[in-house]
Amino acid sequence: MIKEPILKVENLEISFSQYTKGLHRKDLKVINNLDIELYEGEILAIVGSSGSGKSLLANAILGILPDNASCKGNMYYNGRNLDQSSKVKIRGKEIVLIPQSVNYLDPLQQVGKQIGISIENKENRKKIIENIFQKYGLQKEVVNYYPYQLSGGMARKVLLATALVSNSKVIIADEPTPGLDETSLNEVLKDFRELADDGRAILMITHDIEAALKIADKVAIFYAGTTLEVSNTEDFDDKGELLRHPYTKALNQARPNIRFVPIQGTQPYPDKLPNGCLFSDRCRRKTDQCEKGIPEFREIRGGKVRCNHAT
Ligand SMILES: Nc1ncnc2c1ncn2[C@@H]1O[C@H](COP(=O)(O)OP(=O)(O)OP(=O)(O)O)[C@@H](O)[C@H]1O
Ligand code: NI
Repeated sequence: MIKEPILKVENLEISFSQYTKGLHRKDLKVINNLDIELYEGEILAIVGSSGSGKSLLANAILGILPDNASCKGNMYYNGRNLDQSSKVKIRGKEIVLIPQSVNYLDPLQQVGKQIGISIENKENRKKIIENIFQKYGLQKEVVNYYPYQLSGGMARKVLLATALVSNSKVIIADEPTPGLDETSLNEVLKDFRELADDGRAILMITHDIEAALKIADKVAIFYAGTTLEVSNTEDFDDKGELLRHPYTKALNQARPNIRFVPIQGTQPYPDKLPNGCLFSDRCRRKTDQCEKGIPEFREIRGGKVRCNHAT
């Protein structure tokens, strides 16, 4: 039997309509040709520099994009089409978000109440909150705090706790670890792995490739609003020879404990994308063919890549 993904995003496209001088409307396309597949029991890390489209993907899945955004492409949850009304129905229940910004906490509600909402088992609510507080080193009285009374690290832990106490099948964690001390960071990574081993599916968005490699099964590399590669975590070894895309290979070489060779150039802005392959203006392997259209997403060695030259 072929395993079906619990969550699948196909050919996602997101544009923002913006008003320019003289009230002309212009559409700025920020996400194009973006695909991911997430399976039960699996952690898929999404790695990419700032502005590559990681949070927009998370927000698109939950159906919480801003009003001036338009979204095309296909999304499936458990094989069924995920339209806006089903997103509203299942978010916070079957799919939960650990948001990137701590501003997502309700400023007018005590944190214990906010966490309690995600707990289905009402009788054990208090005990479940006590346990998770103990795990992350939060004092008992913090349940009565309002968000303004929390430090950055505490607020991060509260956001994590809210998602971890839920019974959701999919957890989307958008940069869940900044501001955490080393012990809590390791605790969170361990919890994510345990939840996945229990059958949940986790999309872990992060800048921290080392943290991702510790626990993820697969890594999706985002660049200028597209997916350049999906690789297996083991492919990120010292040599990186199993990696498929020139950008992923360069990212691997830039890791401090490999060689720390930085990558030349910068990711292009959405309004100044190169023709064809979005990495072509920085790629040493570029040929004329690379300027003729975005390369197809091909399967190689159990992973996927969007590059004409990858073998
Ligand atoms: N409301 C908006 N209006 C116009 N452009 C937007 C809007 N929100 C995001 N963008 C653009 O979309 C692109 C992707 O943004 P996104 O927030 O998904 O990046 P990210 O990968 O999550 O970055 P970071 O690592 O900094 O969180 C960026 O170029 C960003 O400027
Ligand atoms: Ni983001």
